[in-house]
Amino acid sequence: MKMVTFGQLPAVCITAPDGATATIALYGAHLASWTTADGRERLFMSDKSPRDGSAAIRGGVPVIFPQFSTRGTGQRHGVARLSHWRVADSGLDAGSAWVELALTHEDVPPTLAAGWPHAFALRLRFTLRGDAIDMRFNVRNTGDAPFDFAAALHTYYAVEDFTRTVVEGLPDESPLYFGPKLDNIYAAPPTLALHTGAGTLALQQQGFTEWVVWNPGAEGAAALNDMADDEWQRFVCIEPARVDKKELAAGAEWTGQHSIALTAIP
Ligand SMILES: O=P(O)(O)OC[C@H]1O[C@@H](O)[C@H](O)[C@@H](O)[C@@H]1O
Repeated sequence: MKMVTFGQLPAVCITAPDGATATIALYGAHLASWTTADGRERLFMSDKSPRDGSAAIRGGVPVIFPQFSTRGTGQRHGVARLSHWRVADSGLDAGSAWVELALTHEDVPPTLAAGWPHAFALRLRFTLRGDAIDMRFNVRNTGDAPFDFAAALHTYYAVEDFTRTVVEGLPDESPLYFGPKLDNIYAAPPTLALHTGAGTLALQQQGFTEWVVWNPGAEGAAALNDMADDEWQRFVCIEPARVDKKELAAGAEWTGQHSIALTAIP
């Protein structure tokens, strides 16, 4: 593991034995880049994304916790993507490289923490193994009362050819092609296939309950000040999610896993 920067933000970079890399900004424990062994970037990052901690990063994998979108009275998509995490541990062996980041309620800026005043500990471990990356997200209730939370790993996939990008495996909508604005929530089959024009990715989740599929379309992108007008055709978001808040008892923990594996190159 080495310390690098993402814009003005401190970040860590891990490199797997096969040459695959992952760069994670400590701000948000935000996976900003994942390159497979062939050197190809697999995630989208907006050219206009903030990279200074003034606002959430637009692209990569924002960590959504403890609220999904505006489904609640708290911070939109939660506080985890707006807080500075710490590196807890890292490792390297013959087949994989990993790093784990941590955040507790004490790390959350007070103005954000006020909206959701609960004691928690988050751990997010990124593991590179072959042409795959695993994300293991663990939430622990460290307080003495139950709380409700939602979570998602809001993955922005880079796509080579937007009109030919297709997702297979979603209930009632398989195959799913992209075009106008899309913002759908699906009950989660554990595995999907995403064809991006630059390969096929197998997306897997465990512990979450839904897949959220989002692309803002031309009008939506024009309304976002951290996305260039034409960038909507460069990505699709497919997010393992626990959209509705569910209870976590005092002392209990929950784990959600997301794995992305490159299964075919054109
Ligand atoms: O602009 P934000 O806060 O990063 O959210 C982006 C999108 O995130 C998706 O997860 C939501 O389903 C969309 O409704 C939302 O627009």
